[in-house]
Formats: sequence, C-alpha cells, structure tokens
Amino acid sequence: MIEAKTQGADLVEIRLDYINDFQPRQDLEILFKDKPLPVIVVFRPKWDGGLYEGDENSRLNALLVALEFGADYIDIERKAASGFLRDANQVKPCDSKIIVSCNVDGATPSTEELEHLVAKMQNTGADIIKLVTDATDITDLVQQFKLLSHCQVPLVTYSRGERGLISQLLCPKFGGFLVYGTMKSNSIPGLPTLDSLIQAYKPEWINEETTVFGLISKPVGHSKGPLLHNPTFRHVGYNGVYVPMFVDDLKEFFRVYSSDFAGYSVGFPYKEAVTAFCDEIHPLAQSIGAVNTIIRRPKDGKLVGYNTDCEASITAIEDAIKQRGCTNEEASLTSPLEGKLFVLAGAGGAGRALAFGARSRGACIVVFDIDYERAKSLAHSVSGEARPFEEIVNFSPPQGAILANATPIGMHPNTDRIPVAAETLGVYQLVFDSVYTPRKTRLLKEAEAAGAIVVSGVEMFLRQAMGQFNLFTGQEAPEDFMREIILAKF
Ligand SMILES: O=C1C[C@@](O)(C(=O)O)C[C@@H](O)[C@@H]1O
Repeated sequence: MIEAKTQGADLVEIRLDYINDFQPRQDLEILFKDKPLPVIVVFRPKWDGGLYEGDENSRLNALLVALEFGADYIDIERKAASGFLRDANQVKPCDSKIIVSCNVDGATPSTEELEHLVAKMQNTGADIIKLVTDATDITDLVQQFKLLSHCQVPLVTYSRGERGLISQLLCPKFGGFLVYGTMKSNSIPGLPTLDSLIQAYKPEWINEETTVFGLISKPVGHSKGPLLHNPTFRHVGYNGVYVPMFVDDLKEFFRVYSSDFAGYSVGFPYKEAVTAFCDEIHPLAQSIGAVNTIIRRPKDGKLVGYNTDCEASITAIEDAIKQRGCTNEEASLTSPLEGKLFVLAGAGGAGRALAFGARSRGACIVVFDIDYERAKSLAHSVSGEARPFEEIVNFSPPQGAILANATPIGMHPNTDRIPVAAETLGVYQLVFDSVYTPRKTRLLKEAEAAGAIVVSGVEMFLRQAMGQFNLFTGQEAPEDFMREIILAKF
C-alpha cells in the first residue's frame, strides 16, 4: 500500500485470497492500522476466478470483519451479493461502500444480455457495480461505453486483454467510477500500468468533453506516442487524450466507431490499407500511398488522411546536413539532397514516405526490398531504380550518397543486425535509420564511427508527432517541450 501510494495511486485493492494462511481479525487489524490509502477489499472464491477454496460463511464473515475495521469498499460477487448486503448493512460504517461485481468469461454478451446483467446487479442494492468481460476485438468495447453512459448507479466496467485497454483508459470520459491500474511488480495484461496512468493518461484530467485520439496499430503496446502526445496536450491546455488502439480488422473498427473518435495516428501494418477507409486523402499522402494521420473533419465528420512521416524524415535529414555546414552558399537555397544518390532499404509505408520526400528534393533513388516487386513498384513511382535485397550487402555507393534504413532491421530485440556492409558506411555523407528503439542503432553507431552524419528514427518520430499534433489540435506543436520529453523518455 505504501508502494502504491508512492507510485501515485489514489486507492488500492487488496486481495485477501492471495494472503497465505490468512487470519481475518489479526491480519486485517495489521493491514488497516494506519493504512496510507483508501482500500477496496476483495476475497475472491475459486468459483469466481479467485484463489479461496474454503467455506463460504468464513469468507463472507472475513469481509464483514473488514467492514468493521473500516474497509472503504468491499467487492462482493453478484451471486453472493444479496445475502452479504443484508448482513453488511447492519455493520457497515456509513461511508463504506459495497461494490457488486461480475466477471463474464469468454465472448462478450450481447447488449441486451449486458443490460439485463447490470439491471440485476443494480437491484441487489449495490452502491457501485463492476462488470468485467474479455475483449476478443476492440469493437466489443463499444458495449461498455454505452453501459457507462446509461447506468443509473456508479459503474466500473472494463474488458481484459490487450484489446481491452481503452475500456479502462477512456472510462472517465463515459462516466466510469474508477480506473484500475497495475503496479510495476504485478502487471496484468490489458490493465494499464500505474506508471502509464500517472505519466501519460492522467485519468483525472479526462471528462465528458475530452477529445479522443488513438493510434491504430497491431501490435500497439510498443509505441511511445502516448508518452509524448498526452503530456503535450496538457502542456498547451488542450483537453485531449491519445490512446493505443489494438485493431485487428480495420473495416469493422471504422464501421463500429463511426463517429466516436476525433482522429488517429496509423502505425504498422496499416499505413497503406487504411487509405481505403479515408473519405479524402491529402495529395502528398495520396501519391505516397500511405497515411499515418487521420482527422475526422469537424464540419462534416469525413475522415481525411495525411502523411506526416514524409516531411518528418526528409527535414530531419536536410537539417542534419545543414547543421554540419555541409552546404555552400548558393546550394543553401536548394535542398542538400538535390542530385544525391539516396539508397533506401525497405519499400513499406516508411520507405515510401522517404522515397517520395527524397524525390521531391531532387535526389535519385535506389530501392532495396525483400519483396522485389514492391521495390520495383516504388522505384517506378519515383523514377528510381530497384535492386533485389540480396545485393544490398555488395552495393558500393558513390562518395557522399545518403543511406536510409526503412526496414525493421536493428530494432529491439534484434539490435545487432545492420542492413548494409559495414565497410561501405564511411562512403555515405549521412545515414538515417527509421528504427527508434534503440535510439542509436548499431547501424548508426557504426556509421558515426566511420565518419558519416547520423540521424536517428527518434528525430523522425518527434517530427511526425509534431505534424500530427498540429493536425489534431489546429495549434502549433510546442517543439521545445516535446524535445525535452523525447530526451527524457526515449
Ligand atoms: O511510424 C509512426 C510511429 C507510430 O506508429 C507509433 O508507433 O507511435 C505512430 C505513427 O503515426 C508514425 O507514423
């Protein structure tokens, strides 16, 4: 409890069924003496997914003892609720509350079934009700959002599993009573960590008016976007929240959430596929064929797709060359990429953005991709040349060329790989890596040692996020603030 308080929790749940050789009076007295935070007491029986296998009366008595000692909340299973509430009402201090809870395993029930269940739980006389389901798809959560908006008594509802995360993060928007999180030492899939609640999401700032943005990706847990966007919203006083959305089926996602969210970042593997769901696409994103940002246009609700990766990566490369003073006076009017050979590894979404950006600055592109057809198609669109991926290790670039890695090679956990022959690295004027974990990949370390200018994917990540911030909020992104976060957290 002390640790939870130190980490920033407002209240803590205690699971009595996890205490070895539990002696109710003795242990509860110790637990509740000078308790640093309000507590929710749970004594989950085996028949409802807990560890307790003993006699039911002893279990319920232990919960009554907890009330007597001043438990702030008791969580009691729906099936045991009526009897328990009768007894509890006689001993309970007036500011203690009873949470009647229900865990539904397996497929999410229909809206009618859930409403029926909630009505039954309400009828027990509960002060608060808690309903937990399993999410098989992010679209299942729409039911929870509806329940939260309509329920007559305080409600906590969420879905377990990676796909259920936003049911917890967004519940304050829909009127949920509290948000559960896990402590570092006790992570549970699908529940946000206390750390992420404190640093990124800050549920106490979220209300009915909060505008929701999401990162559509699969997987999505690796993204540092929430750590960057949420504090930046707060910094400028914008009432918004940015949450990871684990999406399996784009079509179903956009059908079900047809008006709920104000905009999205789009990540792996959907940057190309998502174009089919945009009502309009900005010409740059259209020519790239990849969208990493979507805005729901307020005046007509249409989804408009943009690409902020392209300018982010190309300006990061240009600025690094300019900062090194590698441009002469008359060349400073044009891009330092003009006339250069731009060697690109990877022709996916990020690769396409880089290729179109480099082309727009007058560079000549040579593309390598494990899918040769994909490389050819990209090369064709930027009047460049495609080469089979196997040739990249023998490729000898001309002096002063630019190398950009847009493959996942070198990304955590396979950090010891580089896409090209190490001996060629000194020939490049600049080496860019779109990988941002780790911040300095092996490719960048070796290129730097060989004398090349290096640009990390972190710089691209920052700049694409600044572009998204401008589109999301209509305000200028606070660059210094965002840079500070990047330095501290990446
Ligand atoms: O490539 C990236 C990174 C990202 O997918 C993320 O993981 O946060 C978010 C995207 O908008 C961006 O284009």
